[in-house]
Amino acid sequence: MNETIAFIGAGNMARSLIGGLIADGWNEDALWAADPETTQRQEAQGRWPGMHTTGDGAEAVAHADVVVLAVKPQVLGEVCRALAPAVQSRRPLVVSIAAGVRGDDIERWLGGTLALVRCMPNTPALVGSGATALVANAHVTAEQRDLAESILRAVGLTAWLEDEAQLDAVTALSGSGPAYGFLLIEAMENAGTDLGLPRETARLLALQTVFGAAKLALESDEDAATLRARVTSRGGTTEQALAVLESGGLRDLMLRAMTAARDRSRELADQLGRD
Ligand SMILES: NC(=O)C1=CN([C@@H]2O[C@H](COP(=O)(O)OP(=O)(O)OC[C@H]3O[C@@H](n4cnc5c(N)ncnc54)[C@H](OP(=O)(O)O)[C@@H]3O)[C@@H](O)[C@H]2O)C=CC1
Ligand SMILES: O=C(O)[C@@H]1CCC=N1
Repeated sequence: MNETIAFIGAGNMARSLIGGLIADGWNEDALWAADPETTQRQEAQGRWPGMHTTGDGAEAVAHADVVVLAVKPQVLGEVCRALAPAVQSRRPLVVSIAAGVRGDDIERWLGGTLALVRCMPNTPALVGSGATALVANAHVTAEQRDLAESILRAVGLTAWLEDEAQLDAVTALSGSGPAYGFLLIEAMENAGTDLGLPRETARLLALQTVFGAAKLALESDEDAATLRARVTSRGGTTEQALAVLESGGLRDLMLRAMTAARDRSRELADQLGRD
């Protein structure tokens, strides 16, 4: 028997988590999704007929052991204020997946101190390959910590943080990171096509190569630099490609990209915290 989880917001990330939980064996009957958007509810209900959907967040909260806040950061304040009476009466574990919204602000909007876990998952959760960093506030019991971890571990890897401020960097790395991977795949596919390969062949080779590199690195005791060196024959082809990427500033570009994402997360926290 699973604990009942209410997702507030049934958008992209909530559906990735719901799909991953169900694929891992979580009971559909123990899942609620609240979203004012009929099409979002229909989409979720169509995929997982055994779960509960509602347009009324308070109805979902009334059944929940865990409430997952999965709306856009910009509307989270308003959504929390509307849910505060239901949350204060039920006192579930609250899990926020929102980027750049501080725990103190969420507690304030929800009407006072609560057990709150902030976390940053990512969309590969849908296929059980998510990566989530979590941080618990002082009101979270050991049992609730285990519960939050069991939910996120069902959809991939988990890592606890001691310092909430580190979630901004996590958002820049693994929260937004799948998009960097998809961009790399797109670029490799397009370049392969430009070099004369059929598009479908280029797509499959690009996908399997990125997947294979990540799988090999995950399963190896060696670091990425060592594995990279093993592909790079002296005087060979890889050396030429890597020289172009290094001289084009790929490492600095990644640092600048992730700094921009990290800074946006901080900016959201500052802006929304004044709400
Ligand atoms: N997408 C990702 O890869 C990741 C997202 N996140 C975080 O997850 C959260 C959701 O992002 P994402 O799934 O991408 O966004 P989406 O816009 O796809 O989903 C949010 C959903 O919440 C709905 N919503 C709006 N108001 C309410 C309300 N009052 N009650 C219930 N639902 C409501 C929205 O409806 P409508 O469209 O009508 O506004 C929408 O369907 C964000 O805070 C984001 O920072 C975290 C990690 C990764
Ligand atoms: O782009 C965003 O703001 C969200 C948070 C991390 C991934 N998507």
